[in-house]
Amino acid sequence: MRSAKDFFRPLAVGAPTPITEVPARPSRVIHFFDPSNAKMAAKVPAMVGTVDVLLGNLEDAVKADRKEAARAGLVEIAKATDFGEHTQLWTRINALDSPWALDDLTTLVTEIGDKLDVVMVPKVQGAEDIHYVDRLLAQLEAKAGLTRPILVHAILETARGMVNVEEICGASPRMQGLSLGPADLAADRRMKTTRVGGGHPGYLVRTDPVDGDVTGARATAQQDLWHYTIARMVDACAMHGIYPYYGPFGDIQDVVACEDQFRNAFLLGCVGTWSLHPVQIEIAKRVFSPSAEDVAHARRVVEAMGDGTGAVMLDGKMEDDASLKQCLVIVELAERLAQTDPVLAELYADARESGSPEEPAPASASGAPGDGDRR
Ligand SMILES: CC(C)(COP(=O)(O)OP(=O)(O)OC[C@H]1O[C@@H](n2cnc3c(N)ncnc32)[C@H](O)[C@@H]1OP(=O)(O)O)[C@@H](O)C(=O)NCCC(=O)NCCSC(=O)C[C@](C)(O)C(=O)O
Ligand SMILES: [Mg+2]
Repeated sequence: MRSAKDFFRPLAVGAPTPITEVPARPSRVIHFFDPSNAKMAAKVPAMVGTVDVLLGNLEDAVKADRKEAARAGLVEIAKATDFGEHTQLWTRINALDSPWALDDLTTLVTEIGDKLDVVMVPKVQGAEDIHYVDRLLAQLEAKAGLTRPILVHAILETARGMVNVEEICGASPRMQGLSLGPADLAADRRMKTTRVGGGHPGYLVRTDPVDGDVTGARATAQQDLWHYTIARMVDACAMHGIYPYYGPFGDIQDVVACEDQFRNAFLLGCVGTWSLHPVQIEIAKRVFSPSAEDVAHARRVVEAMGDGTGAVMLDGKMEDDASLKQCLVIVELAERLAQTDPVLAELYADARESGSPEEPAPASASGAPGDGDRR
């Protein structure tokens, strides 16, 4: 383990100084494309500004005999495209034990390192994988004369990676975030779902029998297979000041379930997700931007709480120092998104809560019933 004093020193002579805080740039939607697929690649320049992140995927979903073409295609696209101020360029390299990972990093950092914001590393097993990438990136950055460090994003797709999630998050100042890799993780854990993310009809709870009649009709509710995993990821990321993301939703046609899965992740603390197909982009942007109503409510609580201490009643609910902090999460996210998204800026500027909320009263007074289930 490096000493705290060394942690923010470059790992190679001439490499840029590591950052102490991960930039809070919007990354609600990380859009995957295959740079070796001419049709997809041709669409990339027009997608700048419509997604927060464009990710050139080199790993799974790119055929083995197209790996080199994908790498070369990404270099070409990166050199030819102006990504503007608000769209980042990321890549997902091949797994560290594959025949391609070393060339992926060497080529990309030396050729387009100045355009690359984040390298996503798949199948990360522990801190040792991040340490390897960390040192190699520093050497390559020095060689390429880069002045800004490239950040690292790990995909959790093995049981060992999950068990080591905290040490992975804290392994380097380069760590930007984590995504869930539900397909590889399911296989590694020997889960019995063949879906890429999302729920399963067999994973449910059922109400008790009425009057002991076990054959009678009983309501069931499907549960979230990924709740435990995402919650663990969120805690590990929050502890280390980096960002958690959901990941892929493979049923492209089922936009409804996709939105549900994304929203569960958003509510649990994730800041974004992946889009595999253009149809998922708007879903991700909508879900990972707080609603105008939630922003309006959060602002009302902030205003009502004055200096931020004590307790008030608002619409029949108690608000205090802690609920104020919850509201600040929403307000700060909205303000950050509004800086880069003019549509959201307008939406949040005009944001109103539904109903006609009453003024705050001291906690001892009884509040009128408010607009119920929002929180
Ligand atoms: C699903 C597929 C095959 C359907 O591709 P399609 O061509 O059959 O779909 P389509 O509906 O017919 O496409 C309509 C149009 O959109 C285009 N298009 C389609 N997709 C994209 C895209 N992403 N970006 C830009 N354009 C896209 C496509 O080229 C076409 O263009 P056209 O109208 O000119 O003919 C295709 O969308 C695709 O390959 N997406 C990316 C898949 C991918 O990256 N998978 C890897 C991430 S998930 C993963 O790895 C798991 C994980 C984490 O490792 C783990 O859980 O373990
Ligand atoms: Mg995978």
